[in-house]
Amino acid sequence: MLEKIWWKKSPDVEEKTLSFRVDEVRQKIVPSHVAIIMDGNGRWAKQRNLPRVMGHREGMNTVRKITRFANRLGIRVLTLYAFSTENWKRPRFEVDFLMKLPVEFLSTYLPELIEENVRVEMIGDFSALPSHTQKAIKNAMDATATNDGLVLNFAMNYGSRLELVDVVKAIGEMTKNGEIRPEDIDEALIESKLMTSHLPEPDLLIRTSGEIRLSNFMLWQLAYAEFNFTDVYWPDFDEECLLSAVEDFQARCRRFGGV
Ligand SMILES: Cc1cc(N2CCCCCC2)n2ncc(-c3ccc(F)cc3)c2n1
Repeated sequence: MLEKIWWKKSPDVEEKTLSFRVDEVRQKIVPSHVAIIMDGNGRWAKQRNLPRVMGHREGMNTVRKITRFANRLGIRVLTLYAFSTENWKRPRFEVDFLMKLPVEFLSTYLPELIEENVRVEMIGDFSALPSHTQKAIKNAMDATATNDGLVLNFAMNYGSRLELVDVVKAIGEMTKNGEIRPEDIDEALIESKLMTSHLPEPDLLIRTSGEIRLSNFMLWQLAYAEFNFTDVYWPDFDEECLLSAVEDFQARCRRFGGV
């Protein structure tokens, strides 16, 4: 009996261990910007003989959990790949469900985000989203605009190649109207035209569910990021998973191309 008690960690022991590890992490360099490709929601549901959309809803709950914990760790920007430009190809029913998730998430958690001093932002083509989705996101961005805590940045209807095409078009216009010469075009000018121009580049990219691809996500911005690929499905990605990814990040020696 004693052996059984000893082996089974009680929740408060788990929390104490987690708190100890959080304190350790916070004393080192915490990644300023963490980007996450939240994959595996459909497979999570399939494993449980649930409809795919139940995986998306559970994934939404994970967004709240990981946002709170990222804030606790001292992460400054959390970019979450919520809907890609390619996701419009999914069945109409699933797209309609996904477009309602921001409304559900914000109607439930916006007061908590405000309380936690979180600022909601978005990258992607906002205009193509349904009006109810636009309204909920714009309301949240307006309601949290003055917050200076964690930036919760949702990539919605986002595609990196489309973003880069728009950058090239804008710079082409500047050249055509004589505002700049071709020799003025450099990395700084390109970065100033990106949707993320006001944010630090991601230090850490996490992708869940075992997929090892970027899937047209922040292709320019991730040039020097550390990558962390985990087999965990997004609905199962918890505080311990994020903490482990940050501890792994801190154990790596980033060279930025140097020796
Ligand atoms: C399309 C979509 C899908 C979505 N999933 C849950 C997370 C896993 C990935 C797919 C499904 N989540 N989760 C939260 C949002 C959201 C977006 C914008 C916003 F301002 C507030 C919340 C969301 N949006």
